Amino acid sequence: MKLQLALDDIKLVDALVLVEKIREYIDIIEIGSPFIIEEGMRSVREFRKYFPEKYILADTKIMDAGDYETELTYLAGADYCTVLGVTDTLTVKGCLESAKKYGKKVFVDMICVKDMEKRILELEEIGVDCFTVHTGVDQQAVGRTALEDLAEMKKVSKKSQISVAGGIKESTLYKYKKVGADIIIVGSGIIHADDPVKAAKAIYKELKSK
Ligand SMILES: O=C([C@H](O)CO)[C@H](O)[C@H](O)COP(=O)(O)O
Repeated sequence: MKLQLALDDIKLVDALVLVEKIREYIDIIEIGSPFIIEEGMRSVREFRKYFPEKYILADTKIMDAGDYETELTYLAGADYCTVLGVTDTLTVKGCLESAKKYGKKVFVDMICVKDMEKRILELEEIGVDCFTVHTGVDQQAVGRTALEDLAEMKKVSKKSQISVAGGIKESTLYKYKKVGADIIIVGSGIIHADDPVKAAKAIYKELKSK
């Protein structure tokens, strides 16, 4: 299992300093949606410059102009970007074409998708092979978790890479590990932990243990 660190509500300089401290515990650096709104693709370029060995995901949550917006992230140095599963299939196809052109990947974020099974099958049919199961911050605030959706994703998809996000922290990690995913995404569970270095190290160790 890989660990993806989601950088959301953190300033660029603070984020660079933090990632340097926990460099050895992170597999994928996610430039989160709020971070992109604040700093733009400059943030992807900066992380690409200072962390050349890491995978970088730009959490763009694309909803339209799939081909063009996806290309912007790859040109900035991202290995992955994200498109929303609720959008038109044409948009997802545009993202896939761009990913193919650049030899990169796009994750389809399934936040707010009502019929998971139907949408997973439709998207796999057009060539999607990376999904994110995601319970958003606003949904977390009313007590939802990503566990049920993750179980459903695992049941339906037999060939895609699966990542999962939604308030995962050191104390709840075991539940997600039990259901299984290729990538565990942790944001506030590390960046807002009392000791982010300790939290990242503990989460990483747990993910890499059998
Ligand atoms: O995608 C995210 C969210 O929609 C804010 O942009 C977060 O990166 C994702 O949920 C992971 O963060 P945590 O929930 O804080 O672990």
